[in-house]
Amino acid sequence: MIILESLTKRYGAVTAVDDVSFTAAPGRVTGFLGPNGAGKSTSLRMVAGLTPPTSGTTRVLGRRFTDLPNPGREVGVLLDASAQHAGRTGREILRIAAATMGLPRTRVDAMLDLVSLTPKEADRRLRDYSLGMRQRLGIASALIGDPEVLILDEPANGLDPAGIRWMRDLLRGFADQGGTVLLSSHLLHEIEVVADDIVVIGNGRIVASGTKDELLANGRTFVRSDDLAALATALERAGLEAVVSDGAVVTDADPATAGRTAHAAGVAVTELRAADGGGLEEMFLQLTAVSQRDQHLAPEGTAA
Ligand SMILES: Nc1ncnc2c1ncn2[C@@H]1O[C@H](COP(=O)(O)OP(=O)(O)OP(=O)(O)O)[C@@H](O)[C@H]1O
Repeated sequence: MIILESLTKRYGAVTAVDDVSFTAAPGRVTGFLGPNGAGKSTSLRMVAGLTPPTSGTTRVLGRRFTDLPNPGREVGVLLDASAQHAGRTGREILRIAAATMGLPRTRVDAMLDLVSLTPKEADRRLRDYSLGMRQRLGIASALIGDPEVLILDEPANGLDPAGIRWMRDLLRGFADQGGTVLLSSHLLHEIEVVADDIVVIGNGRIVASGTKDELLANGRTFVRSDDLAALATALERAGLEAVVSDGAVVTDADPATAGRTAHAAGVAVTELRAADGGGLEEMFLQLTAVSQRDQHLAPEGTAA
């Protein structure tokens, strides 16, 4: 369990994280979603005890991170896959982590195997690793202490499609065994496919949170017909909303009601399905557009 309570971080005039509160529960993957510069990394760094908050508190497994007696055995953290000594080999990095946590050396080989780094790759220096290999090593470091909680900042960065699938399966398996996973991403799809719960952050503030199903369900239906005008009229006469766009009608009715209404009015339907992503995608696109516009147009140091 990870708890963030009214967490705030200011850097001079910039409020990077603004009164952020949420909980990441055991047995679930919590996706922390936001555009670049939204405050994800700063929040996760505060949770992991690397950045002191201006105000607010965080708890991991009931304690402040810095009060955990052997943090690596309880919490696996991957914040910056390159933040390791570049001259050390992957194997050395894992051996040092194992020794620090009082783990047997056999754990190193087990982790290399788990993240599919070959013995040859494990003996290369970190400076010669690709970003994807660094991420795999970072995951190995995070998991080596067999923790209950995982905190990962953009773990899919640099991974190829097979690597992304592997990562998803790994996180799913970890949560299914009762672990708590908190991962950040600036990509909606990445969060959508793996997360059970989603927290959306924009300009340092939480703008939405809930289960994935709650956030993605919008109760709207997408209907196509050769006669869109007749379809829209039939829906409106039944007291339903009907917005014509892109050669289809989107209505606030569920698919069964929309289909029955069209049928009763004698309108042939050529496609009928729940409307996609809806609210969350729309909101996220707006957030992304706003943050990109701010980056380009806002004078330095001004907050949106
Ligand atoms: N050490 C710092 N000093 C000053 N400002 C900072 C510092 N760290 C972060 N910020 C600012 O805080 C805001 C949030 O940054 P943060 O890195 O947490 O965002 P993010 O959501 O992780 O973005 P990204 O997806 O690009 O990694 C940004 O405006 C950033 O410029």
